[in-house]
Amino acid sequence: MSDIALKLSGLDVFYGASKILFSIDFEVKKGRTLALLGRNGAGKSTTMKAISGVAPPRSGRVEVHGVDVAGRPPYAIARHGVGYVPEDRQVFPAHTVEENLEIAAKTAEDGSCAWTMARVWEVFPILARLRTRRAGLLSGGEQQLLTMARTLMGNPDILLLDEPSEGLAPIIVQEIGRLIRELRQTGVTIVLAEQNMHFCLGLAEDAVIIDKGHIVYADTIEALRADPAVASRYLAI
Ligand SMILES: Nc1ncnc2c1ncn2[C@@H]1O[C@H](COP(=O)(O)OP(=O)(O)OP(=O)(O)O)[C@@H](O)[C@H]1O
Repeated sequence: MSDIALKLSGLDVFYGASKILFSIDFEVKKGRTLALLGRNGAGKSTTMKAISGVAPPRSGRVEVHGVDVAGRPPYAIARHGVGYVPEDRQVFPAHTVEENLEIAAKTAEDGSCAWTMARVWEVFPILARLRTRRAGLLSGGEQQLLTMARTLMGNPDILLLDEPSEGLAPIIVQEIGRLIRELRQTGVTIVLAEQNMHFCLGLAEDAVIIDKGHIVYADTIEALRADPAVASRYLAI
């Protein structure tokens, strides 16, 4: 069996008449973390939306464990094992933390259930303390943690994290870094969209850079770190 968890090929995405993504190609090996880097407006979120089905591509393939899911609705892609944590932190504000997690619980494709409520309380101690609080009353950082935990309750084997640290206090950014390191130990495959390459060092093994809707670089993140000319050309650092 192939060791590729996710493979995008020739992906074109439009919003109305505007072409946003141009023949996107990259792949992520099973159990690895890939940083999808690029400046503001480069197309990171659109790529994540195209994979998760929220912004269906006009053409191209999104292969999840060898099966092309391009154009399928988001719930079907989620059922295929893809967990998507959007940039805008979607929680059910009137429900408690605990209820938000209950609503999202689902066993994995293979019937296994690594993520249970008990596991979430263990791995997310901040949420454990807030379990009876309504989600709408949480801070932005706490909502981000809840959105991540809720997605994990679906037991995905590919996790898409769209700028999870954006706009958050340094202490929560640190906590998110710790969580991603912990998640990697579970063998989940991760795509981490980020503007900030430094946040991804020590978290991701591989890196691709998107610029104006085109993939302009693909290598290991260490190779990218060793090439400051590429980083300064395409990233805001
Ligand atoms: N719903 C939409 N309708 C039209 N254009 C859009 C829409 N959403 C995004 N765009 C445009 O698509 C391009 C890519 O946006 P995208 O959100 O994918 O970038 P990004 O790399 O995630 O940036 P950011 O870090 O700011 O979120 C931008 O030019 C943006 O203005």
